[in-house]
Amino acid sequence: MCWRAAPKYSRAARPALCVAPEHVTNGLCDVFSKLVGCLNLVGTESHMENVSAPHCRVAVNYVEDINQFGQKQLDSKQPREDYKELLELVQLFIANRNALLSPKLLILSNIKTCKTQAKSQSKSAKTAIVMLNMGGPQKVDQVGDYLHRIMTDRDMIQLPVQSRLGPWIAKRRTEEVQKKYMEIGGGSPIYKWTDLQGTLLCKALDEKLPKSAPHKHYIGFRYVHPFTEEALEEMERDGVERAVIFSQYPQYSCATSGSSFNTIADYYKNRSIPFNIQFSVIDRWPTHPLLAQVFAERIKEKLANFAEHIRNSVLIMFTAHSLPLKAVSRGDTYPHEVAATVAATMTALNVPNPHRLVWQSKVGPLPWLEPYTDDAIKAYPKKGVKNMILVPIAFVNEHIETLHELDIEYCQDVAKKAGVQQIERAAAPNDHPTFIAAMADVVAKHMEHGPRLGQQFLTRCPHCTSGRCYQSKEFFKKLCRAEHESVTHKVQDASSV
Ligand SMILES: C=CC1=C(C)c2cc3[nH]c(cc4nc(cc5[nH]c(cc1n2)c(C)c5CCC(=O)O)C(CCC(=O)O)=C4C)c(C)c3C=C
Ligand SMILES: [Fe+2]
Repeated sequence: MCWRAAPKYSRAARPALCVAPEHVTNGLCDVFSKLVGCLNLVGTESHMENVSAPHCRVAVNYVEDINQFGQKQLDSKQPREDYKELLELVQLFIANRNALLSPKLLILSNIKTCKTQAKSQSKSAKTAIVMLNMGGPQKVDQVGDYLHRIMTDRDMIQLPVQSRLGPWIAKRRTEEVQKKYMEIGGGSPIYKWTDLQGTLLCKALDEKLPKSAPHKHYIGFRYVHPFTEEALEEMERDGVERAVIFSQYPQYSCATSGSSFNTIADYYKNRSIPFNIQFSVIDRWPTHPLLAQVFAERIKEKLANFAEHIRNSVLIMFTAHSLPLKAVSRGDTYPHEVAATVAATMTALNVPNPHRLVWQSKVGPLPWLEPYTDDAIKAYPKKGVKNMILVPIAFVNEHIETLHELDIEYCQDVAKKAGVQQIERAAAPNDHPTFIAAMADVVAKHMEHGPRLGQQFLTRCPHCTSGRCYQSKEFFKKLCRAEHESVTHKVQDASSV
């Protein structure tokens, strides 16, 4: 199809179009490529003129055909990305004729994306805030692909014969993980929270920094849609002047943040770097005072649930996703950055309570960072400590490990069996106003004072042997035009990954 030749729509994985009615395939491809060509007119004065242009009127005439084709795709249970895109485009160009599209198809075609796209076009974003995170499956049928992507990511995990073993483990794990997502409502809430945080963040930035407004957030997930590559594509299409790449992991790990940054480096391997955009990077922010403040406020909300006479002795148990000991020995900074967030939170909290940092969510048989959260919950009642609060400290929104592992497995099952008297779980930062203020302050200070790229980011782990990591850091120096001395420690042998 000729619309696959248009720049945005040239994803390699797109399957061939096979069941479209003749006139749809022949006529609409032309309309489609014209619509793509006119995308940046949406929201401008010429948009209305454009809407009455012949090719847009043709699109209106084809609405019924699009409906029929989309319906067939729906019935065959293989909704097609290119048709969703086409529907979005037609909606954008003939917004007042939305009613012509069937309601079912409108939902499929992701009206929300369409609306934000139209809105963003009309406010012509000047500054992009690219929010990097791992993401989570929004529906249970995405779990298999999600696990496959995690288990084949060599930044996340290094397995022998990974290209075979990774998919095998992912497949074996899928049913069990799907069950867990079903128990928390059918999917991960990471997208919902990230999108809300992004909207509120940009609103705050528009007020704080009118010179760089309008700010627009772009969500770049590592393992599910919207992918990091899609965020970059969209941002470039919007013609932004500045892009702040903002890791949503406050603490840096080569497995999480590092993997997202390497994905950006990979994306630009076969593309020219858009040097008309001024790029900069926020790779970590573990001790920001407002981040510590929001964790402290989340803890106070739960401390209030304990009887006054025991409140000061409740154990505050900070819990973070564990890391393989191999990664710790390589020099990954995540464990000490998590500990730094814990210390800053305890200072902000200013209470006499005892606290500990424990680790959860180990995957596979190899040794990971301990003590494990469930073991600690079991051990403390035997030592006379029977009241505790679990505080997820290494992720900024609710996810499967708070909603399932902590709330269902640990607070209900493990704690009950272990003889815990009262256990509470502090909420994640989510949309807490202090958290939005924290994000806005992190970004605003970064935009005003830099650095565009930190020395900490450029410095590799003492025992890193990943050629991929070396190349990625060299790329970011170029992308951010950061003229630091090379501190990325060349690998002797780039093949020794
Ligand atoms: C924020 C810290 C995290 C680190 C460090 C981390 C490392 C890490 N994770 C895996 C494997 C899996 N992680 C999975 C889910 C998952 N991981 C994190 C965070 C970190 N992971 C979060 C927030 C989530 C949940 C996302 C959600 O959907 O809500 C999964 C999938 C779930 C499962 O199978 O249990 C896997 C697999 C490895 C190997 C690793 C190594 C450094
Ligand atoms: Fe994980």
